[in-house]
Amino acid sequence: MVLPTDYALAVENLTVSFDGFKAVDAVSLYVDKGELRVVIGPNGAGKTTLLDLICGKTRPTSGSIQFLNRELSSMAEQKIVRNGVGRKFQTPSIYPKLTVFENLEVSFPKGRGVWGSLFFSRSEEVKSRILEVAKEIYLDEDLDTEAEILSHGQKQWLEIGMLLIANPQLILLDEPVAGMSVSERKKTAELLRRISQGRSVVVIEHDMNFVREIADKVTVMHQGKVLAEGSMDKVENDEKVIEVYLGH
Ligand SMILES: Nc1ncnc2c1ncn2[C@@H]1O[C@H](COP(=O)(O)OP(=O)(O)OP(=O)(O)O)[C@@H](O)[C@H]1O
Repeated sequence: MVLPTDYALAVENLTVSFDGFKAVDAVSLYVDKGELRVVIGPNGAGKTTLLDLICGKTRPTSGSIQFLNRELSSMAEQKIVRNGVGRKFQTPSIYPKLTVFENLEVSFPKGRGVWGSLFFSRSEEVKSRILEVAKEIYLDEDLDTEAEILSHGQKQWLEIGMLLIANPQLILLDEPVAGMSVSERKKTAELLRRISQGRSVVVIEHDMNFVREIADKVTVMHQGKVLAEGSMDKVENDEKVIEVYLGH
């Protein structure tokens, strides 16, 4: 039996095996509300697969994933989204021909308003949420811009905004600053620090300077397992971590 936990996210003994190969192998991981956790590790360590398991894209072979004390491991992917988990993949999935406003609008969760509420107040609610999110992601002056002409970094922010619009309590991000300029990275660090307040954020990242800037705690994965965990200072001085990852 899985016991209730005080952690927002409690992953326990999680394993997925693909034709006998354990891409994630007995991983346990606990993330607090308000925490920004970064997962690092060499290629093929199982980082992306771990996020796929949490968001329901891949089903575990065994183990448990509790989020706010609800078991996610057997929940349908859409239901996991409705339970407050937002995932951003490496490649942006914005609608290029729609404007920034429209991209945020189509991401607003449907059917959340109370039945019988006036259509007017519903659309005002949507609009004010869009403006709030656009400001958070530095795109409030680009609301009428077609998404395809945004810079690479702005597209990544828009996609984060498309998650934020539903106010998820857990956000999963796969390499959010890949390909970004130095100034975009800095603004993304600020954005991620800000959005982790009051919710939980798990980020996969390779850029160690960026990890140092954003992480509350770092989990190092290697060959499907957790190799080390703790503050950035602790993991970067860990001999095992230096040997398999940082020393390369
Ligand atoms: N659906 C699948 N079927 C078979 N093998 C898979 C599947 N998904 C992932 N793998 C394997 O699992 C291992 C872990 O992959 P994963 O993408 O999770 O690593 P990663 O740590 O995210 O690496 P990277 O930093 O390169 O993105 C790899 O060896 C990969 O080939």
